[in-house]
Amino acid sequence: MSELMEKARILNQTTKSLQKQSAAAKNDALLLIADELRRNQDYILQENSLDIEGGKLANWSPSLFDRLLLTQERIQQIIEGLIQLVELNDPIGETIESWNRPNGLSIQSIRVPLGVVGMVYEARPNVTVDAAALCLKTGNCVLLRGSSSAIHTNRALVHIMKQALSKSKISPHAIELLEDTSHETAEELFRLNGYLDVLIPRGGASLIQNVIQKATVPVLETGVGNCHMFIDETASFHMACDIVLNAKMQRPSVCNSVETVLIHQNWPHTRPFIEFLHQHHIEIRGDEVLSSMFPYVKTATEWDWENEFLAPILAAKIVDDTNHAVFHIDQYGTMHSEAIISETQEHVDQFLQEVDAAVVYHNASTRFTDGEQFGFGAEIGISTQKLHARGPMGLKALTTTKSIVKGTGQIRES
Ligand SMILES: NC(=O)C1=CN([C@@H]2O[C@H](COP(=O)(O)OP(=O)(O)OC[C@H]3O[C@@H](n4cnc5c(N)ncnc54)[C@H](OP(=O)(O)O)[C@@H]3O)[C@@H](O)[C@H]2O)C=CC1
Ligand SMILES: N[C@@H](CCC(=O)OP(=O)(O)O)C(=O)O
Repeated sequence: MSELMEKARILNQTTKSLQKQSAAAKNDALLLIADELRRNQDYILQENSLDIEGGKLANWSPSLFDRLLLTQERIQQIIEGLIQLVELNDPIGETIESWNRPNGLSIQSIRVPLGVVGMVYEARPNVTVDAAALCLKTGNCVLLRGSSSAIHTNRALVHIMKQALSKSKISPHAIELLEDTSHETAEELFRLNGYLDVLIPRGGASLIQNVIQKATVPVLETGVGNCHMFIDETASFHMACDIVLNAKMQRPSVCNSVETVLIHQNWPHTRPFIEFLHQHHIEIRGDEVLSSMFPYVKTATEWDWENEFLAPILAAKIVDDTNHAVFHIDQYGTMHSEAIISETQEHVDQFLQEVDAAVVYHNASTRFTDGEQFGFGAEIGISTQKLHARGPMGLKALTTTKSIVKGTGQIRES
């Protein structure tokens, strides 16, 4: 039997026992994982350096290195995410609503686990732990299929998490890592109906397109983040500088960083703003107005409006008004995170209402589109689709509902 089938079968056999665990037992397991990660930091960093060395030989992009690299600080953040998850309420068993019918039936809708989650994800090792922890807390078993570029790190992390689980009431088989990282095997996973209840692809456009075309398992889709920031005519100069710098430079490689600024034609601070970005080593690719104003602003191509740079590069365009900004976002946005900086309430209301995205912001950085920042402890991905869940997906997105109907012998007559 292939590794994939064997692990899928084991996960399936583990779901029932996991679903019976109490909130306390699941929280204890998460705390044991946090402890074990803390004690094994050197081992994790050593395995991570093997992946990083492999990347140097393969000439990876800076954004891939940034995703993959672990440091003591990043391991600490992973551990803190686990502690936050422990502190959150267990959604399983929660009553969402209940009502009575005229015939005396009582109906109660409660949250239940999805079952077995299949996760195909990018080379960010924190996702290995975040996904496993979110799934455990919601009573879901998880099949982790991380990037081949992160295989040493992922093996170490899953080994450590299984060791922790072996000291808990939860079976170590609630988490399995698929070590065969070929794309062909990933595609088999997309079609594991009967073994997987949901598939969550987390990554770039090529992964998502492949999943949409080939998956037969229900998919909770994430998506790329071609995020925009509209600087309205009344925007504060200092606020615009602070927010755009943060949204572009705090972590340029991630999906919630900003890729294009749209500047209102009457904003009085365009010149010092562009100079500010240049001083902060941001490469600017502008429309014809901006590229003729500044020698260092390159002319943007169609590609620049359409794609994520995932690097210290920003596209910039002068727009007529809010309508024009919304029109540009409709054309090029990926329905991830979109922001307006403005002091004009009418424009703010129009932008927040008309822009169709998972998260829309007023006077804040798009970098907040993140499970931990939303108060969810972590996220399993950021959904840019509309069904089941949208935006950062935390514990509740990993549940479904069950209706419990209680009667006293009622039968249906019509
Ligand atoms: N909305 C969200 O939640 C998120 C969005 N993103 C977006 O993801 C992108 C970054 O991810 P990136 O580094 O490009 O990761 P990729 O999309 O290249 O890879 C993600 C995972 O999918 C696998 N994979 C890639 N292509 C295929 C395929 N055709 N068939 C089967 N498996 C495949 C990869 O395996 P292998 O590496 O082994 O080839 C990896 O495990 C950015 O665009 C970012 O915005 C990222 C994370 C979250
Ligand atoms: N959670 C992230 C954002 C979502 C994410 O995973 O993005 P990406 O780095 O593109 O995989 C963060 O802001 O830290």
